[in-house]
Amino acid sequence: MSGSLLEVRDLVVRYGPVVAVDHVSFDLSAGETLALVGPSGCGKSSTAAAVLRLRRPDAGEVRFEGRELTGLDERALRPLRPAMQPVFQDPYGSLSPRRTIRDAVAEPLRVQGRWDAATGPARVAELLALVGLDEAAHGGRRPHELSGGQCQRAGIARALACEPRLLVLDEPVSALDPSVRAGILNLLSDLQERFALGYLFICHEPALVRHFADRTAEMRAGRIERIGP
Ligand SMILES: Nc1ncnc2c1ncn2[C@@H]1O[C@H](COP(=O)(O)OP(=O)(O)OP(=O)(O)O)[C@@H](O)[C@H]1O
Repeated sequence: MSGSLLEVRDLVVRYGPVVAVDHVSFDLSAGETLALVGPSGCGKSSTAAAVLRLRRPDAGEVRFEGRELTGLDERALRPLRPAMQPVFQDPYGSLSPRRTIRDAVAEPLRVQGRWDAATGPARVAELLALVGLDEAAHGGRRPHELSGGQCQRAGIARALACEPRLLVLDEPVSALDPSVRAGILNLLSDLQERFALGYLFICHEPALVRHFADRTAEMRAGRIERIGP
């Protein structure tokens, strides 16, 4: 077995006649950030969706911790899903508007049967603290009662509740005010170091990821043209 967290080989995603992802291959190690950069429509989000199996690829392989995912059905995928978590661009869109932040962070624990009435609330407070939110001040708020940056932090806390090994970050700071972007990127760096998380970081602005990524894959018209530091 190889030491890679994620191995993607010859991935193809088609929408009818449109080939959105055209034989894309890359590896990602634990604790590493690979940025996937390229212009709008080049196939970044389709690659992310196929890696997370939100969409079944038309061809190719996705191997996560040595296990081939593309052949698995939904039932076989279910126990593996918590380990691969998405973080999306729109922080408000990824959390239920009616649910408090503490409920949003508790939900994955409940769904995975890891909720314990005695220790659950303290675990939620710990997860919120990990992303710089205070349970007493923020836990009872709903997403619209938080700033964009705070809301993105809450979304990251919810992802961490799943104890992931891979985060697929699809433009995670692009919707945020430039003044709060650095804070989120610093948070992501700290969390990566602490938990050895692998990051597939999708971004259309190469300048944004230059200092953040270990390696960058440049994508154009469905293909990776260059991959390197
Ligand atoms: N559901 C869909 N049906 C048909 N075509 C689609 C669909 N989703 C994406 N496409 C097409 O696939 C190609 C790749 O789109 P994708 O969203 O993966 O690119 P992207 O690089 O993530 O773009 P952006 O940065 O704008 O999100 C584009 O030509 C797009 O129009």
